[in-house]
Amino acid sequence: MLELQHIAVQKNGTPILMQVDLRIAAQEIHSILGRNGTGKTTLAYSLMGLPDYALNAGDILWEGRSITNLSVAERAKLGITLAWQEPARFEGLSVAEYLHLGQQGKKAAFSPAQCLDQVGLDPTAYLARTVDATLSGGERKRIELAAVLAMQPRLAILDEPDSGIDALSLDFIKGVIRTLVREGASILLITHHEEVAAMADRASVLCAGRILKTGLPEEATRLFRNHCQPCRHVNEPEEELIHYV
Ligand SMILES: Nc1ncnc2c1ncn2[C@@H]1O[C@H](COP(=O)(O)OP(=O)(O)OP(=O)(O)O)[C@@H](O)[C@H]1O
Repeated sequence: MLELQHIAVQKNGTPILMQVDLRIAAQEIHSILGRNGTGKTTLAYSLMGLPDYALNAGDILWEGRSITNLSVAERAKLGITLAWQEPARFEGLSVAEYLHLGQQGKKAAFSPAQCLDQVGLDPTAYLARTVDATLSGGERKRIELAAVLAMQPRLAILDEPDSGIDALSLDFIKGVIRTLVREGASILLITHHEEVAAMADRASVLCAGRILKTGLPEEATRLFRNHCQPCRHVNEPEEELIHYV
């Protein structure tokens, strides 16, 4: 479905991602583990095609065809969706309007009310609310995830969908991820929660913009726990780990 071939991204001349190779199959959940500043969000933005995150090298293939030069809108048309950290761009819309936005021209599987239900927000209380600062951080995160569900993506890039979400509500996040997969989506899941990462079919560990390992989630988590978390040289991968993949 998706293949990253040796991609590299630089910012102000500094390499942020280096020789990243990644394959995500149809309906696969692939989680990305990495300490702060390893390049996870950069990977997400490059994949979505944000203009400031163009590749310096490598290629992104979607169903075997290069999408490296496609715009965000063109990638969105293919079914690639990014859950933005903050739905700031939609300030002022009602939650109902915001959830409808991604459904235009589509035969949607879930209504906006059903999407809110799935993230644990009561539609009668939230559909008429405005997307603005009166929503709490956790509510905004959930509404963002509801918007991803409403869009029926083929690839959902979820950048820390669980940040700022309390432990009880994590079940809603996990439920939405399962629903997305059941409806046919593949998921790139960036998370710091081991419990959420464990849902993945495969996981990759990122350090200083390189993939140290891709494997089963328990293998990747073990490497992350044993080598990355205690590492004193944050974002300086040990030479032997670089060849661990
Ligand atoms: N526009 C930019 N200019 C310069 N450096 C940048 C820019 N964007 C990102 N970086 C740097 O690239 C590195 C990777 O950033 P990124 O946001 O991708 O990390 P991350 O793994 O998502 O981190 P976190 O877990 O903290 O969200 C960081 O060192 C960051 O400071």
